[in-house]
Amino acid sequence: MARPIVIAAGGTGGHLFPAEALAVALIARGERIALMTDARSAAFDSPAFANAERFALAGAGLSGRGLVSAVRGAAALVAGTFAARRLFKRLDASAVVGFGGYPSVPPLMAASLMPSARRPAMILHEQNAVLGRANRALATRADLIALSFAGTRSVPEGTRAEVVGNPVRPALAALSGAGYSLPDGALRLLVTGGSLGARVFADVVPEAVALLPEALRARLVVTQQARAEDFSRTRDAYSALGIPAEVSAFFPDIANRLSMAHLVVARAGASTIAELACAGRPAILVPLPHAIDDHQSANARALEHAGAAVVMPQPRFTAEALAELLSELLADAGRLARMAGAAQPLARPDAASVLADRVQALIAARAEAS
Ligand SMILES: CC(=O)N[C@H]1[C@@H](OP(=O)(O)OP(=O)(O)OC[C@H]2O[C@@H](n3ccc(=O)[nH]c3=O)[C@H](O)[C@@H]2O)O[C@H](CO)[C@@H](O)[C@@H]1O
Repeated sequence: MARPIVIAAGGTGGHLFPAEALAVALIARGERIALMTDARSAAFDSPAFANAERFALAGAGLSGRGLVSAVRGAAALVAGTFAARRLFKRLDASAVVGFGGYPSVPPLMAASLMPSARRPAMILHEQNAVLGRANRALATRADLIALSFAGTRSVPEGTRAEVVGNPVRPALAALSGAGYSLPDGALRLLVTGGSLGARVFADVVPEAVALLPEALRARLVVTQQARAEDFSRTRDAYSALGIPAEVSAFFPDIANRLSMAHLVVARAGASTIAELACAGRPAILVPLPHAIDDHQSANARALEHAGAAVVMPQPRFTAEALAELLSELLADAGRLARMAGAAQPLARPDAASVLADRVQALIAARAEAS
């Protein structure tokens, strides 16, 4: 049987969806895939991994603060690394690709501790514009650090890094180049808080919409992701305003929603940014405050610098300020179209395929050297 490529990913959609996109590309090339994840992500429902071997490593996550959780976390990391080591011996993997986050650490640590003749090629993928802590800890052990953004911060000196983009799922990559049609009738607003949703959008967006001039409000159609606990109040707020709105905790068909949107209000998670670029959609971005190393602000800046997005830091994200910006943008179809056009050059719809190329090239180079 062919040697598998291990994909090490877990945590939120921001880590799992790019992993899924790479798995789809590698499976299409006839590669065998094994997914190493944490218990929380073991149920991740994706057709891409349906035929992959899946392993949930107990204790691959670290969380909490204080000495007790630090000791527990370290013990879990050691246990997870030993479990991964046993798996690597059995699987005889040709490569391991880590997608950041703590669940990726045990498999990568285990791989790096293998004797060099049996050591799989090691690739790290960083989704954000700042190298995450897990990837930073593993960086010097990797054969390649694949980056999503040019100018990613905190990449250690002397490591081999290359910008490949952030792999997006095929339906989202397919949006690239489809164009943006100027709104004439309905103005479609998409509001999304990332894979887990964001309460602040339930607090602020309906209230801002209520403040819009009647002529704009009458044309508005809203699609808003709201956390389960915010669902009813969000839906009721739009219904009281007489605005057609679809509210859901998660839209599985997000590609379709993006393709229909004229303007997007979103957090600035890495996949959200990559997908906005692929779809070529103008956006108002509210980076998650207190994200580690403020990486969401760094992600958002890429679209902002290109002229494709307006960034509203959360302390300034009030109903009044949002209403003012929405009135300005929604009344100016030319500006929306220019923003949409500015997003497109940042798209990397081929990121999954470029990353798959690099993985296969490293495997081939290793085989040649041995
Ligand atoms: C709170 C948190 O830890 N956020 C981090 C997490 O974000 P998070 O998991 O929110 O990730 P992203 O914004 O990167 O991705 C969200 C993903 O969910 C999908 N989606 C979202 C809503 C929906 O209704 N349907 C749907 O399919 C989007 O299409 C996208 O693919 O990982 C990212 C990548 O490391 C980081 O940049 C974020 O800072």
